[in-house]
Amino acid sequence: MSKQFTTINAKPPLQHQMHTTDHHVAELHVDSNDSIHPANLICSLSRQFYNNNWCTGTGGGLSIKDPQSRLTYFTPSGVQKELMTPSDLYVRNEDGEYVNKPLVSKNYKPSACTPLFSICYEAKNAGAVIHTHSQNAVICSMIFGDEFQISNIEQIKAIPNGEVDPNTGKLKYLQNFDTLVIPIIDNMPHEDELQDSFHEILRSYPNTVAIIVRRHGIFVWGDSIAKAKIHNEAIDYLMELAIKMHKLGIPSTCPIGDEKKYLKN
Ligand SMILES: CSCCC(=O)C(=O)COP(=O)(O)O
Ligand SMILES: [Zn+2]
Repeated sequence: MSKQFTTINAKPPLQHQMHTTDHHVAELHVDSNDSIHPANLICSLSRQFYNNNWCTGTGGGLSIKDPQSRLTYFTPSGVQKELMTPSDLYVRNEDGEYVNKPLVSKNYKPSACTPLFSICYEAKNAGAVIHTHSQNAVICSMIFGDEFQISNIEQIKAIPNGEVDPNTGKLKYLQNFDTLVIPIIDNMPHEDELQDSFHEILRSYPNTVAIIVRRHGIFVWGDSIAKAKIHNEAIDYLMELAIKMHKLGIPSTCPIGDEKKYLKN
């Protein structure tokens, strides 16, 4: 990943920007030439996620909290995510007020995932939340019960274990021999009806960085958009691997050296 992804350089603080009309003030939050401004990043990442088959047919969504301005950016609802432009985004301040909305003529509304993204910000202090309709997440939610589990794979090291190193203050990560556990919750008719399950599962799995929603997709977060993107890619890789292992008859938590005991002829 490019080093650029590690920080978000937003425009100068809003109080230093020129205010003319409400319309212009609002546009300042989403109008930047900086490719890593949250409004630009949401659009470019949404295109990448569409191309990964994670956010097709308007599915999925993305939200970023700008560490500098403390503004939170949300995708609109029911929109082709690969075609969004920065001015299509909803931007909320710390008081929960929208400081940018898409043009009224577009007739948009905020993503149905907004309450779920907000839970991840409040309960997990997330810096960004990604929601995809990854087919790997959907298939894993059919193969596994209440938890996705995988062990003894190098890529597991990309996922934090929930502990903080007292010397560096940085998050500690799982070892390759550890078991990654991601909770699976049942889907509901509407995304906002998943809020109680989100609260409950975050209490039961305080160290998780993701929740799989059965036959629906996955929500993944991190301290920053860079971390959320890494977690999402690593978890998707591990879910794809678990599906391939399942097809071969090898359990995803198979001890090292036991693989051949399970291999189908
Ligand atoms: C065909 S997508 C159904 C809604 C959904 O699950 C989703 O992720 C997108 O919701 P949004 O309101 O953000 O469009
Ligand atoms: Zn969804």
